[in-house]
Amino acid sequence: MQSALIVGKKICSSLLLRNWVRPLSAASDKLTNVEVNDKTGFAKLTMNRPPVNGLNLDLLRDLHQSIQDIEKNKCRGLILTSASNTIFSAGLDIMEMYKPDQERLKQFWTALQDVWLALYGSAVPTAAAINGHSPAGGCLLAASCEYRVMLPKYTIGLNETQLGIVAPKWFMSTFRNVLPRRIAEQALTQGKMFTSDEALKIGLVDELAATKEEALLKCEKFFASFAKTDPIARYLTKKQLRHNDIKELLDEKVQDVENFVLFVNQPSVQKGLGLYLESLKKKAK
Ligand SMILES: CCCCCCCCCCC/C=C/C(=O)SCCNC(=O)CCNC(=O)[C@H](O)C(C)(C)COP(=O)(O)OP(=O)(O)OC[C@H]1O[C@@H](n2cnc3c(N)ncnc32)[C@H](O)[C@@H]1OP(=O)(O)O
Repeated sequence: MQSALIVGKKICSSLLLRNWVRPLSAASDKLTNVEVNDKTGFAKLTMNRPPVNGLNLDLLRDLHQSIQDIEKNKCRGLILTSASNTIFSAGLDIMEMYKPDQERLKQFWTALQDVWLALYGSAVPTAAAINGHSPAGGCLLAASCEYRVMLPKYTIGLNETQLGIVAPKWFMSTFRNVLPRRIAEQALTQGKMFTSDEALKIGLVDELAATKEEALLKCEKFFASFAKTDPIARYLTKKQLRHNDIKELLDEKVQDVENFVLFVNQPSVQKGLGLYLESLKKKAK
């Protein structure tokens, strides 16, 4: 595992502290970083895979581990954000799907399912401080949280149809959990990317913030709104509301991996992914 965990002493007993500390790798290797505020108990989970936080197998596994750690240590809130100044996450790393190793491809999709199940179903209150562009898988992560604060002048959305890809059912359920059904249907079928202002207007994000610091504070304010609620009652309510979406994936988890593998291996999909990668690289030149 390549994540680093920094824990405030006041919240965690020495036993917990021992549980939390995982071997730290060299700073340049860290893919996620968790910092817990010792006064509030809020954890900041930062994705750190330059240049664009492309969700590859390693980052996904790291994210999963970090979410589980935050959960186990009974933090009072989880804020997902990015170390980049302009990108929250570019979504799935297309390199994982282009000319893939078949075994790794399965592991990759399973890892994405696991991150979604952990984040969408988290007992800990969750929020995303979206400090950059957030297409596709990036949007999925943000939308899986309970609250979103976004910085201005970026874009967010599930753009799969624009790439000739069909978003799986659980991507769509996540959107439907946040957006009115008709808006979700239009956005998903069009593969629309929304500007920050548009995202606020349709309710894809809850607030805008001028800076990352302000976004983090607004996420913390959201968590503070639960101060007078019972954490168990809060979680059971969330759990029931999200139960069907989660059950649907759990019931079809293996089949979903098979569908993904079949889909990605279609020659037409491989051709499309290759062309898309090329266009991204040309753009970078
Ligand atoms: C019947 C049902 C069956 C179901 C079967 C399942 C079907 C599969 C479902 C799959 C769902 C897919 C989800 C996804 O997340 S796909 C990924 C979608 N992401 C995107 O489209 C974003 C692409 N990137 C961008 O738009 C821009 O890069 C971005 C706005 C994020 C940043 O722009 P910026 O100008 O800052 O940076 P560059 O474009 O120059 O990029 C820098 C380098 O990063 C590379 N890059 C960018 N994005 C990706 C990516 N997603 N994967 C891999 N690599 C990426 C880019 O090429 C540059 O690389 P180089 O430096 O080498 O040139």
